[in-house]
Amino acid sequence: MSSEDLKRQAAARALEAVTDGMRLGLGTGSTAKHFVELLGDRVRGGLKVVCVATSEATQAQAEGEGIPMSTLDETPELDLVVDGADELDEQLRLVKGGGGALLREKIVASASRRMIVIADDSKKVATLGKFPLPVEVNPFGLEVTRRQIAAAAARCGCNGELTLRQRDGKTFVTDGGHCIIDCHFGVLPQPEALADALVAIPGVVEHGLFIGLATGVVLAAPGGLIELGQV
Ligand SMILES: O=C(CO)[C@H](O)[C@H](O)COP(=O)(O)O
Repeated sequence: MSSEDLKRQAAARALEAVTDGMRLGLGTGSTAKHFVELLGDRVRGGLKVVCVATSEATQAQAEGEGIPMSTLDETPELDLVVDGADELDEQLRLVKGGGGALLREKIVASASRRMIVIADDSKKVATLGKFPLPVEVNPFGLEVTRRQIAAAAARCGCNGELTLRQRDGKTFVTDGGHCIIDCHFGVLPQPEALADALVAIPGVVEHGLFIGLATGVVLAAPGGLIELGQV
């Protein structure tokens, strides 16, 4: 079975948690894309939902599917967000932002009563940190912020290269107009302490550690689905 098949299976399981009248957050990335496609089928079949997207890309996809869309200003309380992740551990702590949408993803998740993460089982790790931690930063004073991130991370036992994300030979710019520094720490011994240290840095807009947000996880493995938490 291909990795896309696995992602689609996880998305289909998460769709079972969606009921008529729900206010939904729609995640970003290749796994969330499957969920939006499947949701589109259900909406065309009569399901009534209203959705908020976590990125311009997801907004465009959902509109193309004919899914009724709203904004967090119009719909500030959501029932459920379904999103992917770059890494997750047994405690449902996540690393997100590989697709660069971490800020909106976290704002939407924080507005939602539940968050179901969908992924193939390669995303489950014993210790977070193999995937470089994305940190969204203001473009002003980048070098100062980079040094402050390195110092704060070192105090939390994290050392490694910090790289400014590039795309097509240019600095990657998020939907919010910010940059992303990818932190190659290898392992995050104290994710909570690191999260607290990063948000205290003025130039840091948000970081990719999602702690205490995911309520359930659907992992698709070749042998079947694995569920963590409440799905
Ligand atoms: O955090 C994200 C985007 O900012 C994505 O959820 C994450 O990168 C997972 O993507 P994919 O499902 O393509 O592996």
